Amino acid sequence: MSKPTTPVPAAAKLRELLAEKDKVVVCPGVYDGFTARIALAAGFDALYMTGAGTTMSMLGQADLGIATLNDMVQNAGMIAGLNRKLPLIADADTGYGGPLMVGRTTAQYMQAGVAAFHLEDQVQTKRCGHLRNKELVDEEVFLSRIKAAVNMRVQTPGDILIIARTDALQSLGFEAALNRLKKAIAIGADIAFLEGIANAEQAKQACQELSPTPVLLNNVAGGLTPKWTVQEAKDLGFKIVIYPGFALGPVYKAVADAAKELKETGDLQVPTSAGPKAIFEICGLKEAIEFDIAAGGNLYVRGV
Ligand SMILES: C[C@](O)(C(=O)O)[C@H](CC(=O)O)C(=O)O
Repeated sequence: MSKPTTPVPAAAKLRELLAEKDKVVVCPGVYDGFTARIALAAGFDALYMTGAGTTMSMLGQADLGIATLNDMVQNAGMIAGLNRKLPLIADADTGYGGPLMVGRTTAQYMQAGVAAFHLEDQVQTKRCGHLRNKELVDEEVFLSRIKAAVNMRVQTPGDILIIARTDALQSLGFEAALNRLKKAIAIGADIAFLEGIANAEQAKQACQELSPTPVLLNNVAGGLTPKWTVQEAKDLGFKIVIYPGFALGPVYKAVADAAKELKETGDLQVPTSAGPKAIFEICGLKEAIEFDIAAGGNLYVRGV
């Protein structure tokens, strides 16, 4: 029997990418197997699992702290499993409880093969970071979330990068928000995420003051942060850019247009590129057939 190859763990790959000088890790936001497969086929270096997208696609609910650890880790594990070599950065909201729950979240995300996850300082009844009137937990509570993640990482086989996210900019101001991130880094967070950055000055200053810790930019279309290209984000000093709305916006428009067309005309123009076989191919049809045949199966030898 030939020796099985050991897959490069996704967290190690992410550490490598972050160590590359001049590299910006661009992460399209995906929320289910199909959007993940589409992004994977395009050849990105990493993916981002959006909590907003997960809450909407799995539960049909808005991003208001409704998804639980079980929902999130189930989705993250499925997406991470589509390509174990490619880093998945996943939203973990508030960590879903006190230190014990944050520890469980950390261990479960690690076991699911997630490369990095973010923990924030909103109250558990949180909301999307680009909505108004967010409530925060005290700094000690935030830091205990980060510390719980750091401690659990030490106890658990494998690796994961810990992203400290603060939502304090809106209510406490720039200095206080940055201080929260600095303290989180001092106790072991690997990456900083300042939510809702309002302008280029804040972006530059945050990246400079937090350096050498990599800073993540949350590029939410129509959100509180100006829209910057990847090159602009790089010039400002960011190392990672996530696009939570990468699939949500286009899917919303395309499906709403199709719904309108079918309802109003009683017909639907389906492009041939979107027939069943073409769509299944995005989701591994050829590889599945090859796998079946290699194992001696005869279901697909005459084609599909
Ligand atoms: C990054 C984020 O946590 C997400 O769930 O993707 C959201 C994005 C959004 O709601 O559009 C956020 O709070 O910024």
